[in-house]
Amino acid sequence: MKRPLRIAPSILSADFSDLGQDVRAVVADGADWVHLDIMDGHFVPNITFGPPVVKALRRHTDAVFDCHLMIAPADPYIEAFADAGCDIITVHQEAGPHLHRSLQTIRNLGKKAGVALNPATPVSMIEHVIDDLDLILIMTVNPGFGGQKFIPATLDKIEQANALIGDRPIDLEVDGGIAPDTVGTVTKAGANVLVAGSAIFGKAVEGSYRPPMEALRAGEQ
Ligand SMILES: O=C(CO)[C@H](O)[C@H](O)COP(=O)(O)O
Repeated sequence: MKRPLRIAPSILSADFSDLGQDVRAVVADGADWVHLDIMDGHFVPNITFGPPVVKALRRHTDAVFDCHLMIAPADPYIEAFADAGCDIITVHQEAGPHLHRSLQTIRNLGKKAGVALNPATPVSMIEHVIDDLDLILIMTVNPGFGGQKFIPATLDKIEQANALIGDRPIDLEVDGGIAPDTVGTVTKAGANVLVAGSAIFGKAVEGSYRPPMEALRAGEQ
């Protein structure tokens, strides 16, 4: 079963002084989801924003908010992010000892549950929670910053995650260094949700994000 291709602009590369405007613009220009990067300066070496900003952005669009929690611990904050308006909540496998509990917490709040794997973490770590997942996020760079180079060794992991998913209704997302020149290999390996920051927000054409998003879609294999 082929999963639909989705473009999820990462607002890490948006204009932080006017995030509402940038979120409205990418959605108007054809984004499928909006990817929100939540960083705590502890799990990753960068700090972004928390539930109040998610709640403020929620007023700007009904688009799916795909919330990537790069925080540890994550469990104490899951409910706050759910209340703020996240639709998909993704926690890192590496962020805590009780992944199954975290995923159950997310689903019990009526949200879709995702798990993210850092480049060094094997796909086998999530075999036993596969039926508790709505999304797998394979990090294709080390999390923390936009504009990094895609790590080719992650391609094997995308293929492994795709095989693990099989016919289950689970989205397979990739994040980091996703651009027209890397879309072909990641989609061929099975990815269907493309998170991109610099390849969208850094590539507007006359103020429109439509051309860079179309360039990503055109690279699908
Ligand atoms: O999660 C992230 C970093 O941790 C970002 O979503 C990701 O790096 C996107 O940036 P770019 O497309 O510029 O690589």
